[in-house]
Amino acid sequence: MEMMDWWVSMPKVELHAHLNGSVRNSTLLIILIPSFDFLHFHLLAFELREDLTKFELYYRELAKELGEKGIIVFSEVEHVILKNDRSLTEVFKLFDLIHILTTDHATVTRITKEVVEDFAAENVVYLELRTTPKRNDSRGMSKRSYMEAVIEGLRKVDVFDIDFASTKNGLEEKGKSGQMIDDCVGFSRTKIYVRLLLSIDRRETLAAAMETVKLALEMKDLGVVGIDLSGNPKVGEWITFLPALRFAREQGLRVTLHCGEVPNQEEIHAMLDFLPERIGHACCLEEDAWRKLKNSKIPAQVPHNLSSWSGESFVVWASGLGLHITPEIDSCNNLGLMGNAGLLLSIIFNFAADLYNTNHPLILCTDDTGVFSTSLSKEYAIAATAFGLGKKEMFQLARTAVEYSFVEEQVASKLKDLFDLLDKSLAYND
Ligand SMILES: CNc1ncnc2c1ncn2[C@@H]1O[C@H](COP(=O)(O)O)[C@@H](O)[C@H]1O
Ligand SMILES: [Zn+2]
Repeated sequence: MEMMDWWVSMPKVELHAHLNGSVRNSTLLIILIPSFDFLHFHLLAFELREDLTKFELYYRELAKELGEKGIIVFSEVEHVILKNDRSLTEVFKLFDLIHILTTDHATVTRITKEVVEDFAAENVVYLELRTTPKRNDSRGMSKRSYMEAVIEGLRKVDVFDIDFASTKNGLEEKGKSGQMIDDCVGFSRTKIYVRLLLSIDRRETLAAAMETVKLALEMKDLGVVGIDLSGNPKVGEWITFLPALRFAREQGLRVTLHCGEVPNQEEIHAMLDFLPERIGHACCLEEDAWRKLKNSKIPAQVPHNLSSWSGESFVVWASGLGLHITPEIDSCNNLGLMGNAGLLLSIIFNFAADLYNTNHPLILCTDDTGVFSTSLSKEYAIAATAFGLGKKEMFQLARTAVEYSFVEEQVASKLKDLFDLLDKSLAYND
């Protein structure tokens, strides 16, 4: 039997994955072009995620078709698709495109099942999946029915054992054995624990955000553990949602924020003062905000994934850290990221190494496996190389992520036991 790479076989914990950002490219295509049935087979045979050129060509097809149907204006998105160093604005245009394809009940169910199975297949043992409940009158969809479709997707997971809700109520544990470990060959059968975060999109109103929080509260028994604030960081103001976030917290939900994805220092400070239980991105913090983050000990999800950096935010962030780089700005105002990959790696190394060396809670994550063509295993492999860490340290990083998760204590301790057991049996010590 061929040996699996250690970063694939190692048990991992994913705390920051957006449902619609993690959709398989092959699924988007099949939804778009149902008549291309032979493509299904063809696509499964190829690892599309490894192949940026194909990935972009397919998005182009997708946009063209939607353009012909009059749903979007093709010329407005064409240039977005044919690049692999998209700016933030462009990334969010791509999300709008994906949402057009995925936002009906059956598709939401399908992508949920597939995303969970994809993470389980690379040995993610705990997944905190986040998604924005969406109302879409033309499809008879309410925020609640959107979430019901998500839960239905969790119920449909059948390739792996899944536990997606507090078993206190004895309702939703699926799979007979619950067996995570095969004594002879390490763990051969994965059971994945899944919990949900409901996202508020920065485009929404306070009333819509409140509806999301109330829905989350009603769905606590179905595995909803917290609230996330995300969406295009250049749109809206976080303060709009503060009453909803406070309410969520008062009612016992955990709160995580996308913080510092663009250099808005005032917002970053206010967000850190709110003391969210975790933050994502944190890439544009100037010196005093950086100090505040370090003092706060708020766990940070680090976007070391090269493709998740937009040029503009990167330059500002780097100079905030006192690092001077000479960006190659192209006509679209984007940094020539690919050409600077080596430099980037070394700068990200400095950034993450500072958190790592000072024992600041640090979590590796994918954000959007589909949109950024990545996987958690790939992120671990990149991080190991960039930070110069071995298997043992990477194993510890995965294990400590359990502590920063929002899962109930009972499951957290089961997961820690699992890591301890595997640590002994699989020798992640070299
Ligand atoms: C790249 N960095 C990011 N920054 C901020 N928000 C992001 C994001 N990546 C994803 N999202 C948020 O997640 C939504 C897609 O999943 P759901 O429809 O919720 O399942 C996006 O529309 C955006 O609101
Ligand atoms: Zn995110």
